[in-house]
Amino acid sequence: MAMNKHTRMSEEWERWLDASLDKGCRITDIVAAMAAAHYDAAWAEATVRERQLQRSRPTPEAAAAQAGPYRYGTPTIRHRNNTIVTSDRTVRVAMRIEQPVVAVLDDVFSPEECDGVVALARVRLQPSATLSPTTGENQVKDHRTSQGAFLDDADEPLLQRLNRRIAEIMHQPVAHGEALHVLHYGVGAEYKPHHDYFDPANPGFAGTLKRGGQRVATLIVYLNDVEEAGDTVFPKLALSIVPKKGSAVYFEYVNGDGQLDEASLHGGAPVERGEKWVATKWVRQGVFK
Ligand SMILES: O=C(O)CCC(=O)C(=O)O
Ligand SMILES: [Fe+2]
Repeated sequence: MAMNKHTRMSEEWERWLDASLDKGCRITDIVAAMAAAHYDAAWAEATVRERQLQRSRPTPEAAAAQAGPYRYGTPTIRHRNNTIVTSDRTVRVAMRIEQPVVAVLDDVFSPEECDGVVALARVRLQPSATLSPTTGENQVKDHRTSQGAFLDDADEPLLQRLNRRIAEIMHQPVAHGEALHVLHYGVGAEYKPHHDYFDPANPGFAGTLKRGGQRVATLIVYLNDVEEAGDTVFPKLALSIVPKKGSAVYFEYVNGDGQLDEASLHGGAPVERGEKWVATKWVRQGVFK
């Protein structure tokens, strides 16, 4: 005889659900655990998704602060000077925009440091995945036809040195940064225009937003000279940055009210000749866990 399936949740289960979502558990795993406890699977999935959506909605006060066009304040980066001095290297500002905040920086990594990062990444490359906005799962999609690797070895001296320098350039604590992420593009590979922040309207991002909050700024360091094309493009600014070994592009896109700057839309244009290597640092509002 078929057992009746539960379609109502006890307070205890509600607390368990919130704790699971806090931990960033995948919806499929949560639903599987509920089904094993005799919840109706379809009902469980709808309930979990609704709860996730509810939790991601801003409070009325936050929603009011976030309304309206993006309000530009003082940039986090000190890019109004010609140089940014760090503890081990002086970086030159080659170009700056105020709205949105974008800066092109020279001499961020030495040529040897670029080669060292490529060597660390080469053995770990995987086809690039992106987070699904709906389910929060990692997925490989054709809008990102590159290969990537997170360099998360905390004991590697080169990474320690570069992570500290990057934090000083970005004027952010080291602990707010995700691990350095390296991308490799062959001929024809590209990364279609996107925002680096997570759109809070997408329930699939709730899990990653728990890990230090929203992304607020990005530094993309070019690890080689690309023979032809492969620019970093900002379609809303009609701006295109040609990769140059050791140089970087910086941009920021979240202000103190939590507004998100849509003008930060950017992508990696297809490489036409040669190959392209970049190292990206994404920085969060809080400590990245
Ligand atoms: O390769 C590029 O120029 C863009 C990379 C990028 O958008 C990213 O790493 O977030
Ligand atoms: Fe990006």
